[in-house]
Amino acid sequence: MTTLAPLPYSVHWDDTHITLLNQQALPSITEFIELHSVDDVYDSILSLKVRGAPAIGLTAAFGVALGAKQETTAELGEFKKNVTRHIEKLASSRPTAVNLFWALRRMENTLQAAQSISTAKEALVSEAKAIFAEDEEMCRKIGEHGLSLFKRGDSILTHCNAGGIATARYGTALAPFHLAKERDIPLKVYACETRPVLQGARLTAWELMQAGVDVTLISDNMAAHTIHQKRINGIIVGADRIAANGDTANKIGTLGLAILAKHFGIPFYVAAPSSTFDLSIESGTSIPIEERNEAEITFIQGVRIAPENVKTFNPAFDVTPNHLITSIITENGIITPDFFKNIPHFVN
Ligand SMILES: CSC[C@H]1O[C@H](OP(=O)(O)O)[C@H](O)[C@@H]1O
Repeated sequence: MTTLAPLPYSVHWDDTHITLLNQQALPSITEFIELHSVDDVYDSILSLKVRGAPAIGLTAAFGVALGAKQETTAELGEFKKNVTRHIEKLASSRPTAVNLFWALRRMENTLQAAQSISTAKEALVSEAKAIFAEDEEMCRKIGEHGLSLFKRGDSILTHCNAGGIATARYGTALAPFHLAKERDIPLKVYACETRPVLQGARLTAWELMQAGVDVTLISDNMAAHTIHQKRINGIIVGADRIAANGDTANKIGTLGLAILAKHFGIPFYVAAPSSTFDLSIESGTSIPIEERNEAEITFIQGVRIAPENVKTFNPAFDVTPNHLITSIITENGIITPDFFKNIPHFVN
């Protein structure tokens, strides 16, 4: 098995608390914070101190385990009710990334299967650790499959941050680049800054430079010109929720890049683990799109950049229709159209 260059971890279970890389402080400050309660976990997800679909699910799972460990009741029924309340609280943090609900459902199932409080507490910690380990392995495999789509010297454009800090490790859309670096395969990455929260500028540029990957930062409005001038060979992005027909919700701005890919005749890849698929919905029209605080648009790092009381619209995601997607890279292989028919063969 190939071992990748050491990457920063986003979340770590420390038995009495959770240690989190504060992604809101990057790139200027590399800060690890301790979460000591379910409320701390909820706040860290809502405020994007931890973000990225898989990382949100992992952190919520550890949050449930932490909340369970802190329960003092001796009555199993009351214990289960209290922990279910923790699960419901964490489920209300952000609506779009299905990985959150996938992880919480596994924790609820583990909770309900427990026959005693002590075994429940142990089982919940074990389940959260298992979810973490599975995500790490899924992302490594996504890197392997994704890398098979690129050739030496390719220039690939990406959006937002679907990297190691958005997952247990390695990332999804960025996993192929970490693997390519490990194998001395020269690839160039063009990272869109990704307004308004700037995950591309603050996180992807930081993560890839840390790993020694050739990365060039552009502003979002430079994408079309860059694709043309720099002869971009393809686009790869992560995902927050993929419907049964392959329609994909991802960071706002992704749809525009998919349209550009079609216009310029280059492939548009989505990279995501099985935990990002929501087969309960037929198409992207059913994916809830999170709308976030207006301050994310009217301020940059505390500096006002728009008039007071200006009207704003701040959707955190958009949905790319399946016909604009060349293929979906999963840990089980590369899914090609017809997605509705093919997805069930790759997603357990
Ligand atoms: C592997 S991360 C997937 C996905 O999550 C990010 O959203 P956010 O930063 O708001 O949590 C972005 O859409 C990534 O592509």
